[in-house]
Amino acid sequence: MTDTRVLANDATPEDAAIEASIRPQRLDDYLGQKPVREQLAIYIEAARRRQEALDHVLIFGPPGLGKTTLSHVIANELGVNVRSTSGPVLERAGDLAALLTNLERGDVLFVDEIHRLSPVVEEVLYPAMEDFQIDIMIGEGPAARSIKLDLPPFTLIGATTRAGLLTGPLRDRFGIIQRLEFYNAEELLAIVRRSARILDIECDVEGAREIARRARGTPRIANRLLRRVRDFAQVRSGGVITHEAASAAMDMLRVDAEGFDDLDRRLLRMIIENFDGGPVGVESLAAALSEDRGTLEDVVEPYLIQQGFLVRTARGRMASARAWRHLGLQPPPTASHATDLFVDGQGS
Ligand SMILES: Nc1ncnc2c1ncn2[C@@H]1O[C@H](COP(=O)(O)OP(=O)(O)OP(=O)(O)O)[C@@H](O)[C@H]1O
Ligand SMILES: [Mg+2]
Repeated sequence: MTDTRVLANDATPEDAAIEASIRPQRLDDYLGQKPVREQLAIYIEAARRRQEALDHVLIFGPPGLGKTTLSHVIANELGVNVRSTSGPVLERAGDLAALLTNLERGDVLFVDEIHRLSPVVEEVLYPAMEDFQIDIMIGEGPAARSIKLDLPPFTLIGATTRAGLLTGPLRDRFGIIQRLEFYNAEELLAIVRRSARILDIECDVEGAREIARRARGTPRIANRLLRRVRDFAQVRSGGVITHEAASAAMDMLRVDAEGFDDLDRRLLRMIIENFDGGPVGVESLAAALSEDRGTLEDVVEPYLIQQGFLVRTARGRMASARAWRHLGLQPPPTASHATDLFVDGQGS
């Protein structure tokens, strides 16, 4: 089960409660993601000056990087209401129509997990996004007729961890497409310090830095580690999160110096020990680990790939030389070679 992992990317109920209090509200508090912030600041300002609805925005990236947060920040900066829903919740065309017809001019409609919209709902969305119109069916049988309804101009913000699963026509209707990247250590440090301040947690810079370093590039994980480390510091080191307290706490949580947990290490070890370092297909890997393929692809692999420990090739996954060394093993000559040839960021 991945949801018991301290490094699980998805939100636990505890996260959700805490996140509400520390979630940034304005662009200035939204740390990191500089290119995204800079571009959006301009688009938002332009839309405000023209008194128009902002173009539709698609935000994608791994869980916990700030998609939901950013959507609300955009609405706040525009000074409009935001209505939230998600792909799997919108079952029937009427569900979406009801939401759309209740929007006010310039409002944001936030659709989380937009890759999971059903085809019938998606059909309603096309004319709504393009022409601010929907077709509604009135009546049934031979007497049924469709009427066109005008909508106020609005902004659809879609969020997804799987941009690849969006249909072409839907994707094409977004004027602004932003990809969130993993945060670097400095950005996460700023996030940890901000959260510590808000939650009134005593944390020195080196303690915060250590948490940031092991947070898998993910604000949600940084915030969760901060709370777990605080518990530890309270019991073991007089309540202050120092470097030693943070290191000891995260060692105890089995989050290693690279920020990897058991599942990460199991995955790398599996490729190396059972598949000679790869390449191995993701299905075989998932089966061997008794993990869900989607979890591996969405949650586990992206960070390992970004950090250069895992390589995605046309023939499957390979452990890089770094992965061998991280596990205390001597890499074969081919492993480093593969890294040079195939490292391609997140891959496809
Ligand atoms: N840029 C940021 N600056 C500061 N804190 C952030 C930032 N992005 C995210 N966070 C923190 O991380 C938490 C998780 O972010 P959020 O819920 O927006 O992620 P998400 O991408 O929507 O995740 P999911 O894919 O699971 O829906 C937020 O509550 C917020 O506290
Ligand atoms: Mg979200």
